[in-house]
Amino acid sequence: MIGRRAYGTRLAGQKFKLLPEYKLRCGLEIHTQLCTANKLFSASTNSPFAAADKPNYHTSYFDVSLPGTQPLFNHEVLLLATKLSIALNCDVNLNSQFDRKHYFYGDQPLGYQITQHYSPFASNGFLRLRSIFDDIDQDSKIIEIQQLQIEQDTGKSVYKEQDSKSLIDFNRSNVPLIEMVTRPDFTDLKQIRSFLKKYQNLVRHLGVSTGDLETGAMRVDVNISVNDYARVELKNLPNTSSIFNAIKFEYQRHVDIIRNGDAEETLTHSQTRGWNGSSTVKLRSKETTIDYRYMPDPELPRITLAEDFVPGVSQLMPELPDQVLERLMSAPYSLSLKDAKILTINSNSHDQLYTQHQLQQFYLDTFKMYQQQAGESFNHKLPTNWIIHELLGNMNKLEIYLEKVVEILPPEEFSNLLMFIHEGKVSKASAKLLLFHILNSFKESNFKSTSSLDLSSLIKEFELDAIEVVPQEDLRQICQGIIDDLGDDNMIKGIISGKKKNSLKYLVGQGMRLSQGRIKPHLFESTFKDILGVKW
Ligand SMILES: Nc1ncnc2c1ncn2[C@@H]1O[C@H](COP(=O)(O)OP(=O)(O)OP(=O)(O)O)[C@@H](O)[C@H]1O
Ligand SMILES: [Mg+2]
Ligand SMILES: [Mg+2]
Repeated sequence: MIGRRAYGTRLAGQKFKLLPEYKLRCGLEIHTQLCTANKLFSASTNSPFAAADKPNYHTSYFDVSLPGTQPLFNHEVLLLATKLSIALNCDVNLNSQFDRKHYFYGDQPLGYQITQHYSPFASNGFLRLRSIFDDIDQDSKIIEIQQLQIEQDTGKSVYKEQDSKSLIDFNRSNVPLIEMVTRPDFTDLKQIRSFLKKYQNLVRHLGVSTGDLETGAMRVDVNISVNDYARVELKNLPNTSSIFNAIKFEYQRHVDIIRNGDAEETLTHSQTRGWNGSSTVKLRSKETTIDYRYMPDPELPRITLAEDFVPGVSQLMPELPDQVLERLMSAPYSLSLKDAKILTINSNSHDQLYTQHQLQQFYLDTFKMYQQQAGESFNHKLPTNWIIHELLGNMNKLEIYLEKVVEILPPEEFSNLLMFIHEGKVSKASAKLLLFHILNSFKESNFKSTSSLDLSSLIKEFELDAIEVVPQEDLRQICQGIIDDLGDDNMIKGIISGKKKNSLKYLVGQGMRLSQGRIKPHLFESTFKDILGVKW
């Protein structure tokens, strides 16, 4: 019965849904390139992206597997691997070991990859997803981490179809990788999506990797099984949309097979499949599994860590992203989750005008100064609105880097601006004009402002200050003008009779607009009431 309807989920445009009688299980293997200065087993510079550099530029004899060369372990890797292991609550192995995983491919001329098979760097960790921070349906979900192993990346094959040649770029060869393997704990797509985001943000936050999927700095393999049949491993998933489209496709494929009664035949052996953009395709099955003939690498000594190494690195750990979010969402900052994420979640896009770290620091410094200046009466929303919304809006509009903003408006100056608003010395509208003007003219001067910023005189110069005392005659004239221009007798009658009390606000709004917010609304309100003889 359900069968016929559920088959429909395959139709294009229909929303994908997991069916309760077909239970999904998923485990992830994530490869992350570490951003060390040098490569894993050689002194070559670690710069894996040939697009920015010449191919085969960052290579040594060892990276191209010249016979007779030997690996030399780069200890810098230990610090990054340990930081990540601690953040993922893993037990770091004080005595880990490198192994050779044999297979031949053009981009791996050594004939084996150096990895950690028998005795990985760290194991038995977990990452907790929580519904308040991560978009999941459960209150809390623990994803267990099976292990973290250090291994070397391979070279990169480049296929030239026109002359059926394939070229190899060894810039990526021997770049340090961490392979992180989770247990098959994922039971829906939201958990996978938020885990990937959280893991990506974590490696960026720790400065361990750029975490970019587009460049291949982070690569995700997905293992899936349905109703405890054999797992299928999905590889070659270059971006988020292929990851999720491949999972959806593969889930539906399993469901169809089970429904058709073919599962015993088809789903009892594990296999590896790739993604071609619209469907998953078989790469190899259990029967053709490569025998990697793992063996300890005799050229590399064991990694033996001193007892106090891990506790030492723990002391160097920054506050983790969830803790930062929690802190920003409680007093005195009281940010919404959305705003707190703007200050903490690293997007890493290349046209970004600031890093999260810079923005968070600017916010915290400004907040502190404003709080000191305003004392008891400080309003936690002011720094939020004026930094996260107004300032970022202007930076995007004018394409100004935060580094530049800080030159003209350092936290103490920004806090002065907040105080002018706080004390009602300038209206919001005037402050917006002022902020735009300051940034725009700084940009127009090619970021070479000659004199230091003097907010008070700018406010005077542009007549942006709130007008405390307005001659009654002037005020009456403005208000009468607004009533005449309106030409809406019904509204006026409604205001006078009290039937349309809200319309008075409209008139006040017109006054605010005309005076660009410099005249206080209560002055308009009393004058309108006076002119119209309002009794209520
Ligand atoms: N029944 C299952 N359903 C879904 N995923 C599973 C299941 N059993 C294991 N997995 C997942 O399969 C992955 C196994 O990865 P692991 O690196 O240990 O081995 P591998 O894939 O055989 O090796 P390689 O690194 O050579 O690809 C893990 O992410 C694990 O969670
Ligand atoms: Mg695998
Ligand atoms: Mg693996």
